[in-house]
Amino acid sequence: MGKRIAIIGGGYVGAELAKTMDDIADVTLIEQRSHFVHAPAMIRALVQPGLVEEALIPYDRLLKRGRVVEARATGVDGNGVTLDDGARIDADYIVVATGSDYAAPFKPKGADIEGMRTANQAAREKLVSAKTIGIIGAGAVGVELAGEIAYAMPDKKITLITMDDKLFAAKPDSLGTSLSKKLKASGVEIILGEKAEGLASKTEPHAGSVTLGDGTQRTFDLIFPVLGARACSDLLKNLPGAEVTAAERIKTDDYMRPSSLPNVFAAGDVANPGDNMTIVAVSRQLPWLKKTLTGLITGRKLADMKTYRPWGPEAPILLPLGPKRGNSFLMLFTVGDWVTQKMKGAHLFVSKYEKLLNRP
Ligand SMILES: Cc1cc2nc3c(=O)[nH]c(=O)nc-3n(C[C@H](O)[C@H](O)[C@H](O)COP(=O)(O)OP(=O)(O)OC[C@H]3O[C@@H](n4cnc5c(N)ncnc54)[C@H](O)[C@@H]3O)c2cc1C
Repeated sequence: MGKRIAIIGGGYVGAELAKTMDDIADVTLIEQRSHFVHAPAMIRALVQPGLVEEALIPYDRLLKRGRVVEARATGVDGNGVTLDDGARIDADYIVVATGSDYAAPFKPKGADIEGMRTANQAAREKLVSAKTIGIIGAGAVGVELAGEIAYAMPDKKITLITMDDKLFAAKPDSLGTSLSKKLKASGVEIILGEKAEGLASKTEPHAGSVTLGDGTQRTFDLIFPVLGARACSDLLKNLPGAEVTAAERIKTDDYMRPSSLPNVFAAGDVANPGDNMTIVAVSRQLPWLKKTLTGLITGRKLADMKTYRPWGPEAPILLPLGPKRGNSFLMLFTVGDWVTQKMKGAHLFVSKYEKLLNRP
């Protein structure tokens, strides 16, 4: 029998790691949903309804040797994983990749795949009948959402509100400035440096008002709260030595371990090794995880292997504003519409993840 690896969560970390390790180890992927959720496409799926079915990809063909167990993990220890029905998955190595939740309709907490379809449809119906849209939060999701709605539904009056003084402050000014110009040119009002208080919900799109710092009230037919992701870290919080950081993420050591258990690793949004919560960060963590787990399986010691080094401020980011426009930060430069469209805007990497999940 080969070494057993249990992976909890079949998102960007879990699905790809399971597939890459499938030839090398006895892999069990534990995932509560029947389908992979391709988050970047869930933004455009609001304005392009058919896209939701392309963004939700079944797991049934992912693994050739290993298995995908559709269940919720409720406990982790040094010997394996406990599932919600009490069953045990014993393992030599465990990777916790439970990711994060986001406001509806993007990745709502606790929603199964049917729940995600319903949330998408309900939000779309509200969007179609709304004339004024308030988007609260101008991170990548808020900015892309403003761009997608402005492109597909140019008659909507969109207002993007953020407490930050500029867009994407951690990147060179050229990125935020260029995105602002394009959004304004397509009719989006941008309010910077204002905290919107009084949101009726931080997780559901709704009609209502917010109050800005100077006391003015802004009322919208539809408000999208897009305030960032919350890590799904319940499984890790009570492990020995676990440290909870911002957005509920668990700090990991140099070998991506979230606790003093030597054979339990954590990666992706649930872990905080110093990376942002992005697929881009996952793409750096995956090769390291594969190499490290392969080393361990073949008898190497962790202390003899390379530690994980997170991205610094040079981490790339791709920000389409609809299928044709946008800006990206790549290899230390801000690039424009053409590169952003070719790299992400036109296709949103849908076929890449269909291929990962072995769909035709
Ligand atoms: C709308 C949106 C758009 C985004 N666009 C981009 C983008 O364009 N580029 C980019 O770099 N990043 C983007 N992100 C961020 C990106 O989606 C995350 O960084 C990424 O999903 C993290 O991958 P992960 O594998 O850690 O977790 P996830 O993708 O969240 O996957 C975690 C999986 O674990 C499962 N799970 C959780 N708890 C349990 C449990 N107890 N038992 C069993 N299964 C469990 C979940 O069902 C889920 O399938 C976007 C996020 C959102 C919300």
